[in-house]
Amino acid sequence: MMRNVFRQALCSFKIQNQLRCVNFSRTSSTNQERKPHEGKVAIVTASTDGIGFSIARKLAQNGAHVVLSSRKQNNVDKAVEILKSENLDVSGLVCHVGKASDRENLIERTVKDQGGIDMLISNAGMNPVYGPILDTSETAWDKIFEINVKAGFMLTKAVAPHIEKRGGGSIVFVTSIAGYQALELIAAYSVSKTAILGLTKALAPQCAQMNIRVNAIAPGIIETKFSEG
Ligand SMILES: NC(=O)c1ccc[n+]([C@@H]2O[C@H](COP(=O)([O-])OP(=O)(O)OC[C@H]3O[C@@H](n4cnc5c(N)ncnc54)[C@H](O)[C@@H]3O)[C@@H](O)[C@H]2O)c1
Repeated sequence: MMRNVFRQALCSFKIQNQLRCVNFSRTSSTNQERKPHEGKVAIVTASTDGIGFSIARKLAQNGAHVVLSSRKQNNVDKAVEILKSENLDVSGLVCHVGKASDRENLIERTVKDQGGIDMLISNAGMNPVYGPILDTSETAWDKIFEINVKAGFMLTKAVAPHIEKRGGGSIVFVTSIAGYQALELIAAYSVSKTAILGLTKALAPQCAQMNIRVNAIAPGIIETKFSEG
């Protein structure tokens, strides 16, 4: 369903991605060369599957220690096992981004176990409803904004002082093409993704003073469980 919604939208609109994308794909030309993220610690939320898992893998291939996380321990364990079998330096923690205690644990445990944090990739996002925007219930609206917008902000608030302590780093939000052009049947989700664009711009000046870059990436349709809906 979700994938059809995206596909229809892609056919109908030519959307220009106005935000700069972070390039995770630099690779070393020799084994001796230092990898771009060597010595760095990255947290990626919702990273046991889909886009988050791919981002986690690429950051680890580029030399970072990556802390994988999502809601269920067995998913975290499986994802960590896969990336460890590729000789990548990863660990995992359960974190439902909507739970304050899980967010706090993710950050505090990472600082304790890995010595600090250099990067946050705020990837968790959800959409519980399909249909005309005026049919969206208050419960669904609150849930969408709690997970897609508020959780990313709360994680940023908690993680920024730790990144600053390391001399600076990077925060990346995962928004969507739907953030630029609301998709009719997933309009509340689309508005939450537009809010992330605003959040990225609002955070950037203050975080710049802490030597922290704040960017967002806006994927088009990517074949994942989420886009199958
Ligand atoms: N797939 C697409 O076409 C597409 C397009 C644009 C944007 N996005 C965005 O990309 C991000 C990732 O989507 P995906 O397609 O990779 O999804 P996915 O369903 O493949 O993976 C989502 C991951 O999020 C985890 N997750 C879900 N809710 C969570 C929560 N509350 N706390 C922690 N983890 C949670 C799941 O366990 C899973 O590991 C989302 O923010 C989504 O809005 C996806």
